[in-house]
Amino acid sequence: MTDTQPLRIAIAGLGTVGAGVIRLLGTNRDLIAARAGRAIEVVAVSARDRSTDRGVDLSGYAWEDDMSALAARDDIDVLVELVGGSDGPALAASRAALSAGKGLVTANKAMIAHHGLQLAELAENARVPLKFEAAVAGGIPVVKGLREGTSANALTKVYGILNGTCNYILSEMEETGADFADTLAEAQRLGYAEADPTFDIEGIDAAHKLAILAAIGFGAKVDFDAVHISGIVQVRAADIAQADALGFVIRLIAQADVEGEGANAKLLQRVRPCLVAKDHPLASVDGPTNAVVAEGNFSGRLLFQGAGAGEGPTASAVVADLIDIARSEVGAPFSIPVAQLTPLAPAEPGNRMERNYLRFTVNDRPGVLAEITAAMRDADVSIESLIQQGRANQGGDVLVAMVTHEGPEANVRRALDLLEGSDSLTGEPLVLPILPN
Ligand SMILES: NC(=O)c1ccc[n+]([C@@H]2O[C@H](COP(=O)([O-])OP(=O)(O)OC[C@H]3O[C@@H](n4cnc5c(N)ncnc54)[C@H](O)[C@@H]3O)[C@@H](O)[C@H]2O)c1
Ligand SMILES: N[C@@H](CCO)C(=O)O
Ligand code: NA
Repeated sequence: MTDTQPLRIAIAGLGTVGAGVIRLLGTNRDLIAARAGRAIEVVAVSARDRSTDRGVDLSGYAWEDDMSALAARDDIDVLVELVGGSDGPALAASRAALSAGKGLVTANKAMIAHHGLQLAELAENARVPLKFEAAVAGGIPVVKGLREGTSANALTKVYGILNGTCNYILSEMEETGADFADTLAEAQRLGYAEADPTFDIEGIDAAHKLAILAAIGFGAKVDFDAVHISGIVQVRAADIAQADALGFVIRLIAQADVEGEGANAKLLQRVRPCLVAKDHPLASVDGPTNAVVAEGNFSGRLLFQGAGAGEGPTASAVVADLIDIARSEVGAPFSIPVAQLTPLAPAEPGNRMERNYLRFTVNDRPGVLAEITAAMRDADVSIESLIQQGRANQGGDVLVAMVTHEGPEANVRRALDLLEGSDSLTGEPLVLPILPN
């Protein structure tokens, strides 16, 4: 293959992203060919149902029912996998492509988080490209940013907003006061949510992306199982209102950093809703927007921000990967060859110092507040401020919210353990850390 021949691709999966890639390749055909140094041509496609109207003309492409057969076709150079799912046909087709000496471009963070190291090894051994820019923060070039832009730095931390659906839900609830279920349905209608939206709202999708970013940022082996995950399902409109009164917004934050050095270095990866001060750069990230903060020892703090989901932005990232391949600009998928990535042990979160927001729903009767504050005292948790929401009805539930001074995370857990089973509490307490500025 010389560089004047087109880069021939096959697309598996013709949903939001797959159809978007076909539309983008058509609309920007000439500028893509100029930048890639050659044309990028779709040769063949595959999806579940051939007859679905996707608003794009497929008549010029061969159709394959079997995605693995598509992946191994003699007349393609690269498989573009846009099906989704960590295992199943997406993984089989991806392995088939790499084993047949084809490049692979994918938007599938679940697959890369679980099987990325194995796929990268296959790609490295076959000396073919494997690229996944669209898998992390959709259209934002953050994989490229960390692989190439900050490659001269030792990173100290990477954190940000990595799930558009959760960010849309939280900022929309903040804006409109609408309830969770209606807002989730709208996110699904707009094409932001995963096929199974529990992956979004339970923080799993953000954890997939964080595990990939942490591997690239810290030269570590991808370790999805070590991510501590909590989602946004327990966040109520009342928490958003309390946070607002205290000067914060609530965002689902994914964070990774390394503690210790050399052989003692450990990686802490967490996804959880946090209170973010209104003057923090992440507080103004609304709707399906994603943002990633990376701190390098020479670059200082960098902020990457943009659309993390949706047809156009995600297709933009997929095609940028294809342009890199057409230009022969490839390297190790995780920046460092798999054999040289460090297997960093997971760090325990308990010793970290944090300020926290705590919310309790309690019976409205004498002594309840004293019981809660006694548990705080006994666990050595210092309270900075406390709000009790006015009683709506005599004898009903009331909401008690407080913000703690900075202290060990484990102490807050201990306070909650002391309150476990108390008949003063009418629901599970919620603990949300406050993101440092
Ligand atoms: N939608 C987004 O905003 C977005 C953003 C970033 C990454 N992604 C990722 O991109 C990938 C595709 O997402 P999408 O939103 O386009 O999904 P989608 O559900 O809209 O499309 C999936 C496509 O795969 C096909 N497919 C699914 N299962 C199949 C099977 N068993 N056999 C054959 N075909 C099958 C479907 O027919 C459909 O054409 C996923 O990995 C997703 O996580 C999506
Ligand atoms: N479901 C994902 C799509 C982009 O990966 C999100 O909401 O961010
Ligand atoms: Na990206």
